[in-house]
Amino acid sequence: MRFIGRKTNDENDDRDDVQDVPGEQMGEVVPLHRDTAPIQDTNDDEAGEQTGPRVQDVIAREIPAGESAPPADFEVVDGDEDADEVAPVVMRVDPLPGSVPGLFPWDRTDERRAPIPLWVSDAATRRAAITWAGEMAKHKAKFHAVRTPLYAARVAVRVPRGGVRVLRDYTRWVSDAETRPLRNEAVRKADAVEHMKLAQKTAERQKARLAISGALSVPVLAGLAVVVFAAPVPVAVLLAIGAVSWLGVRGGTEDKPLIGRAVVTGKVPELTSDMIIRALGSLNNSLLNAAVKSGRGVTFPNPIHRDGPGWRADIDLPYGVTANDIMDKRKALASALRRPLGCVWPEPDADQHEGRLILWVGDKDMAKSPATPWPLAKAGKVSLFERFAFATDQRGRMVTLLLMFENMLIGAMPRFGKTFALRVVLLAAALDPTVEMYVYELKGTGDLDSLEQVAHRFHSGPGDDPALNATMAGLREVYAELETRAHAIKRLPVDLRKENKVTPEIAAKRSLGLYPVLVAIDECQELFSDKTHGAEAEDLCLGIIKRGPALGIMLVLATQRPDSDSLPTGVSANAGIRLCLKVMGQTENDMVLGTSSYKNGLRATEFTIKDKGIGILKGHADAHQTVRSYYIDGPAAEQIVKRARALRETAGTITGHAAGEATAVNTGPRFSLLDDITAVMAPGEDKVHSETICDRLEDLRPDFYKGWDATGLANALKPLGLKTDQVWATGTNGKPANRRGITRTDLDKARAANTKTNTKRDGGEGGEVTA
Ligand SMILES: Nc1ncnc2c1ncn2[C@@H]1O[C@H](COP(=O)(O)OP(=O)(O)OP(=O)(O)O)[C@@H](O)[C@H]1O
Repeated sequence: MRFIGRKTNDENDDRDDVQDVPGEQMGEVVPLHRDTAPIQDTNDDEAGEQTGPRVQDVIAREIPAGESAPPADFEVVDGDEDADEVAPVVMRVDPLPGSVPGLFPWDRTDERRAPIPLWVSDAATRRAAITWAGEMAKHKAKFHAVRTPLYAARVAVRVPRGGVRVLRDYTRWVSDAETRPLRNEAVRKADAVEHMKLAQKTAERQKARLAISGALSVPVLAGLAVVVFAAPVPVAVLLAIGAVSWLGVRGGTEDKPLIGRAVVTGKVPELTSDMIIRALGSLNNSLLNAAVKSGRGVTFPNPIHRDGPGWRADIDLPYGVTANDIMDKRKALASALRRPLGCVWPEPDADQHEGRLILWVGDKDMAKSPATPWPLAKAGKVSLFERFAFATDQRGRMVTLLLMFENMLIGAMPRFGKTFALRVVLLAAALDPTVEMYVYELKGTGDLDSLEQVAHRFHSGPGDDPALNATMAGLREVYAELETRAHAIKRLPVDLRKENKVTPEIAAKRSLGLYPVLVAIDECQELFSDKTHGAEAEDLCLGIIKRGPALGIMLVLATQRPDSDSLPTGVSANAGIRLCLKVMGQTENDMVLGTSSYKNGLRATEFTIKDKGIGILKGHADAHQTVRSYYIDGPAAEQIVKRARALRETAGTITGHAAGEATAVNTGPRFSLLDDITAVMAPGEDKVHSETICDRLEDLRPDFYKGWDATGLANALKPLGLKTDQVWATGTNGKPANRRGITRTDLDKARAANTKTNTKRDGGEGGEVTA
């Protein structure tokens, strides 16, 4: 029996050739493993890096009866008559060394290197360069200015010496002193002829040089006379300073320069491939060890280069070793590189394979690098529908957050920067005048007090009853808003609710009441661990965190006790964006960053005591990042809030606490707005204008309702599910008119709904407020 298969020479050795075989000639393609057809690839040695065993495929077919010869590039082999059907003829199907079969250049994932260096193209790096140049110039100017008296004293000492040296050099030149050694040599050798020749030459030179001196002395002396007697004083002074300085320099010594060095150049510690390979080899990973020992397996796809204030190395790890394996051993790696832990940042490359490691080694510990100012600190506005600057990464690059349609959880041990991080988020929200803000700070230290000026609801208190009550009231209000908003979206015309969620277009139409709402609770553990409110707070937050995002409501929680008692797992599990600053243990780490984060190398436990404001940020982009939140202290926050308030005043969005309702909400006995309205409506009165209600409410509780108008009333009633509408009723002037107001039917419905909701929670009453 005869079989045909491709010849195994190199020219016919790639897949394209296989496909050239006409269909009707192709028989069965039989992939055989090496143990079936142990053919050695003779080109293995030439294959460069590919030296390991290869799986060989085989193509073979029986020549059908009646078919004459096989194609020219097929080899005819004699099969074993006893063999089953096919005697395999082996051909190599591995790619030729250096070729990438089936991949056109445009299919490949080649990385294109930026033609313009980072310090030119990247604004942050450019700014850093400009700042550096400016500061360096300032330092040098100051350094030399302060030392001017010292330089003057040195000059005073050196000028006479300089004068003597100039005179000496001139005399040596005129007297042709440089040929004196030759003349002396001629004398020593008693070579009269040579001596005579040299002496004659010297005499000629001396004569010529004296003549030149005489000729030059006239313009020099004339110039001097002009400078002394006729030149403007500044010119004369400048020339004198120049001449004196020159003499001072001439009078100096080489080891003691006149002007000292303002900067002693610091050497940037280098990062080389040898250092990296040696460090990787010390991580106690058997695959790495074998690769390092054999000198193969760790490769660098790009040159190690400067990236921001540090070095970046892209590393292909040996087969089977992942970037996470290295991240797990960050401390050991830092030790092996002989760098502080805060300088060594290994991370995976999200665009590449699991074995690609990006190792960034900073010149300075991240905690010691100067804080970058928040780009929005001095100017600018925010739209929460777009990303805003939240932090910087190890390389000083800006890290942004898109908070809309998300919730955020911030967790850390006390004093590691939770509130500072939360403050950045809140200030950004404040700079979006459309956002209605509910801010609760349950530590009571006033860290977020600046936000009072813009917050619709605000309370700062040490986790006591008033603080918790205020927070619960806010949460209930926002929770009720979920229902209102869901209906509002449902009622929107089809063209406006294409995605059935709040869009920038919908949010901009304030009358729809679907503007963004942000609820922030700092030290939320106080609320969740409270016996009275904990369970309800969990229910409310769960509802808000799950249903809020699509409805334009965002919840941001910060806690210093991220454990299951103080942070319900349902709540933590549903937070999209997570920031974990330093925590003590794996449990807290995973509670903030998500299950198995610690196991996967995301370890906020490894931050040191210095790492204030530094944390692992997750959920804001494809890959997690180590970031430092922008540092905005109290006074800076005040300034930003002033700007935010001005923006809100222009937009007409100063409401609630910021509009002066604050004290009313926080203290005093409780009462209900809906009950008060019921009380001021006369028996049998079915419809009342808003102005009439406001007048009557003012009579009822002047301290609280004084100054309320129809718009304020509408805003206060909206969260309670009661909307004011056009009603035909008798006005304050006693004449019937069609104006904005409410009907008794709507009022009763709202009361019933609120009583039901609140009774279910804690027996509170509908529309409860405090005065
Ligand atoms: N981004 C930052 N850069 C530099 N230092 C920071 C940063 N964030 C916070 N810090 C420092 O950390 C200190 C503590 O910050 P912060 O008050 O936010 O901590 P906290 O975690 O909220 O503390 P607590 O749990 O007591 O409320 C601040 O006083 C500040 O000096």
